Amino acid sequence: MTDNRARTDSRARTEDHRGDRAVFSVRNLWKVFGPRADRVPGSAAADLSAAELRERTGCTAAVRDVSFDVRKGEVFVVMGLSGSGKSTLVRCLTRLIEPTSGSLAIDGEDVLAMDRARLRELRRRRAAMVFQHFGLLPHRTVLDNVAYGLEIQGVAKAERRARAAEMVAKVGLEGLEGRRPGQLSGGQQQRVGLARALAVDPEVLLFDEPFSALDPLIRRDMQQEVIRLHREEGRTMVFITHDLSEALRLGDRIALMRDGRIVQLGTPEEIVGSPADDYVREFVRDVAREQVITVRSAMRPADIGESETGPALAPSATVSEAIEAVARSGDPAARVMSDGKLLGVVDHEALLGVVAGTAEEPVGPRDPGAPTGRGVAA
Ligand SMILES: Nc1ncnc2c1ncn2[C@@H]1O[C@H](COP(=O)(O)OP(=O)(O)OP(=O)(O)O)[C@@H](O)[C@H]1O
Repeated sequence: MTDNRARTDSRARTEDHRGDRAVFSVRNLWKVFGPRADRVPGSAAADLSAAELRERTGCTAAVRDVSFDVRKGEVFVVMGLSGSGKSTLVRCLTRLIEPTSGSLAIDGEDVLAMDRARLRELRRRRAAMVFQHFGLLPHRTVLDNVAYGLEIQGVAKAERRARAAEMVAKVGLEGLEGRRPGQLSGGQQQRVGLARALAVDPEVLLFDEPFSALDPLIRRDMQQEVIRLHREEGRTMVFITHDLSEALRLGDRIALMRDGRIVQLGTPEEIVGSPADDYVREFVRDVAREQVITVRSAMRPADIGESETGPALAPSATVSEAIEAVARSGDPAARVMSDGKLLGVVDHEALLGVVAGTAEEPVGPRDPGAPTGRGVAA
């Protein structure tokens, strides 16, 4: 529950701050591995299944014709099963892997046209990566590990240590500055990795399955940490995971990948409430819908007399929160309010309909007019 609220708040903040400006703009991006890879995009072979393509050409299309924007201030999750192309896609964003074709821009600047110096700057300052294996330097202290990125940038020692100390405190490692990575738990090491990425104050943080090596409780802790940091800073984040619950907990929007394609791009609510196809439906089958669907989607217009009573909820409140509020107050319905205005009501029937998965109209897009669905740019 606490989790959920944190996520909802984080989203509300994101909506306030992002202004829909794209940080990364990706259009028709392909990454094909194998011989004469550049011949695959746009050819007849491009439509073959992964197995057929491999058989006929010896190539693997890890990313196939993918288009999307990462909006300023959002947590953009790339989710999919192992081998679906998540890591390749995110590595293409800073050309750690060179895309085969397509276009790619950061803040309107063409990433594919960048020279080596500009690329280095992109990776060091503008889009910092936090890896699953934390890549810490074993002989350096926590503080020096965190300061490392600043050291590479040539920041003077006193300044980088001061900034590193600030980041160490920010990720909750105060008091451990003098330890070496080997003297820390996995979760603490991951926090050091996170602090190091934050220290360079990048516009975007890219996370490549950062928590998958951690045990479930520590993983939960780290997810909370990311949510907290995001809430405090509103920094744009791209987060790779193969774990649906992690994606739903963290993501403002989720791109669900399968065989190199984005099969659906939408809010957690859209993905759970209106899966684009049977694959997505199967993927989200076991999700507790009431923890994802908001009252904005479940509400109906108020009848006469309903505007006066019942607990008031924000449109971003989850159905699960509404159930709790209605149970506590004893009213037949909750009111959905925004800026003192009544938007609608959610009654028992609607709330139970969501839980049972029988709600009539699943979920409309959160911002009307925003495109969702198959590989669509946002
Ligand atoms: N250097 C490479 N050469 C050839 N094929 C590759 C290479 N890197 C990745 N692939 C293939 O591209 C596809 C996508 O791989 P990728 O690592 O991006 O998937 P992923 O979704 O991140 O998987 P995981 O969750 O297991 O990390 C896979 O079929 C993989 O085998």
